[in-house]
Amino acid sequence: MKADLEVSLPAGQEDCAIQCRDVCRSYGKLKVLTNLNLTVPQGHIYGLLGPSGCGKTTLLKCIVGTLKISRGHVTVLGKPPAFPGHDVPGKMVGYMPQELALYNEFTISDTLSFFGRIHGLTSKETQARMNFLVDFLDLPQKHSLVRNLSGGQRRRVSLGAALLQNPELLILDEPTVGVDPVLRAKIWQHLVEIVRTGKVSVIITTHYIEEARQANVVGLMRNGRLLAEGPPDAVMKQHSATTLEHAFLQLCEMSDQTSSKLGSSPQSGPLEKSQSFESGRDESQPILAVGSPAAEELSKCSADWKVRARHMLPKWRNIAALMIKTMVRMKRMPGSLCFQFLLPVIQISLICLCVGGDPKGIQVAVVNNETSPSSFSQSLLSFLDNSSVNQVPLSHKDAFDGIYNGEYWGIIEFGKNFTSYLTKRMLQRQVSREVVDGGSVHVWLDLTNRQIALMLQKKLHKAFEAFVDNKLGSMSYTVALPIKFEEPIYGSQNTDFTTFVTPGAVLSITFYLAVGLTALSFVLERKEGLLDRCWVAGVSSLETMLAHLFSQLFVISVQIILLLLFILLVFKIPNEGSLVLVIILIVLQGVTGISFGLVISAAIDDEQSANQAALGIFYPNLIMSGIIWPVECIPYPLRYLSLVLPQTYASEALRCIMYRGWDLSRMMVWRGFAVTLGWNTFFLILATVILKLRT
Ligand SMILES: Nc1ncnc2c1ncn2[C@@H]1O[C@H](COP(=O)(O)OP(=O)(O)OP(=O)(O)O)[C@@H](O)[C@H]1O
Repeated sequence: MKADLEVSLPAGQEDCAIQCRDVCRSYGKLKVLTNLNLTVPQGHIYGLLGPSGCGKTTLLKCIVGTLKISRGHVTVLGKPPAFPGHDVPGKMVGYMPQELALYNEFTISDTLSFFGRIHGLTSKETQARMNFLVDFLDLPQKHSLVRNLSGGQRRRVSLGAALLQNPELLILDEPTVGVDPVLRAKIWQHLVEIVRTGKVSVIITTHYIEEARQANVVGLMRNGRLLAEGPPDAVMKQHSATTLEHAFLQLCEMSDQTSSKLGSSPQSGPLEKSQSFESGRDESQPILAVGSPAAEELSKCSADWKVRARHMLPKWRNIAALMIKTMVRMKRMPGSLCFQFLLPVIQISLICLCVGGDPKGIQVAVVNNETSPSSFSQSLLSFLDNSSVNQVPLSHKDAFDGIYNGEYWGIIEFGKNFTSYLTKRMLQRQVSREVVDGGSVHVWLDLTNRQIALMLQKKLHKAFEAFVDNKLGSMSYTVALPIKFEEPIYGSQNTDFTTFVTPGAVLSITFYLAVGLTALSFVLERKEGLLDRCWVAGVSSLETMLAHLFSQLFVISVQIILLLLFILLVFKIPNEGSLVLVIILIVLQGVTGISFGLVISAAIDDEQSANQAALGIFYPNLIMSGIIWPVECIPYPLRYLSLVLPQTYASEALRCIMYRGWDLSRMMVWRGFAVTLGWNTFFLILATVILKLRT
């Protein structure tokens, strides 16, 4: 059914729902829209037709403001899109993108409630509209999950979300694809009915050219330009065609002929004049055009600073709607939520269990040429830590054969006169080299594994110290090393490598989980058109970022509580300082991770590249931040780079708080906080700039 509305009257700008003048848009070198003029009169249905790839979706994105035009003017309901204080994007426009843009974990009811909240509808209003739309669009039960719906059903839910708030302007990108003919007719009938009031305008793209005969105006697009614009009957009459499809084919042939006469391809050639259906008109203008609005006219649309400021301030209603959305999604994915909570604990537990501990059960060959059970060698060996060192008594030859075969990590050998020579060393002032040699423990090590070799050296020294203290009594000072390690100033004699690694590991885990979750969720939401859809519904980028930050803070808080419980209570990592400072520093590192995730998602469009970016910086950052090995070991030029990384000073600050009990009055502590805050600010600004540049 075709609406019998008069469309051929020239429309003033105030009568136009949408006006595009000389609009150009390129993706890199690819020119997608070239000097395009289009006019959607108020209270009309405009059918935008054209082959796949001709630029329809790009044009709609420029109209809603999610894409910036390279040149020209666009006005939507009288003002440029995204004009401060103007509700476009916002509730005046109902946008159905091509990608459907629905949250799969939502039910139909969740979906419509979410958009209702963003548009400021009361729950009663949302409910009433929901009931109507479920009935009108023949949707399944309201509590059906979107991910369980068929393609056509999802498309109808997406259309329902666009119709929800009774907008003044409907922008629909292929709403009837995959919809059965009966429902398609019903949708068109509904569109015709709502424009009858004169207040609602619709621009709709469709591949079913013939259904566009029900539109009041059609625009035929090819290679980024409008070939013709006018009422469907007029277009067909002009080309003596019985169908719109034939008319369109003729227009395409004419367009190709003109291009070849001008000696260029249709894609890159000079502008062809668009066809008009009124005699005597300037053919360079489409039928409904009123000429380009003067630049000064558009510049009148500048809002005063108060309106701008109000427009820039985040709306708590939107933030709350987005946070509720995230909570609902979390609730629907309990497995994923548990994984997010438990993963850091699992990671830190693995680090505490597997990194930094002493090797156990190391096989060592013992060649003892003394036989007496009361000899010093037997006594010394009894002080060796048996849980770490497995002593295997062997002959000299078998011991060396074994170590060459990789069976033992070391050989400990005592000469047959060890006891007497050691006694001589203690009692006599001057002893021969033979006595010194015979009174020494001889050790051969396999140094291919440094950690094991170091442990064996340490255990032998300890065993010898214990032997000297216990067996030699007052003579002990004669064989003791002339170096005495007093009680440590900070830390304890038993401080192991795990203690060094843990604070940095906690920060690193918190940072990277936040990076991964933020980058992935934003990249996926953008890919599925959800970010654009929310933006067109009136949610600003700042509101999206804040809502994500607040929701993620909840996740980070639970992660940190579990992490601290495990490292302090289960693994007994000491904390001499303020627990509040410890928590604040870890939270701030989480926020830095979120901000960095935002940078990745602002700069990158697909999840594979986002994953690569996150993984690409993981190892360099971990290795260079002094988390697993001290910064002091890094060669100088690299060390300067290491010091500016987000976790280097922060790890040092956390170690200072936890092991030295320092507070913010110490430079090494406040420096960690300052660098973390600095990175936060930098990443947030960078993400905002990239987002602005890429629109
Ligand atoms: N993000 C992008 N980056 C680069 N090129 C793009 C991008 N989006 C679209 N294009 C290109 O721009 C051209 C127009 O695409 P657009 O999606 O606007 O076409 P369309 O007319 O809506 O097609 P369809 O009817 O198949 O949806 C195509 O050649 C497409 O490859």
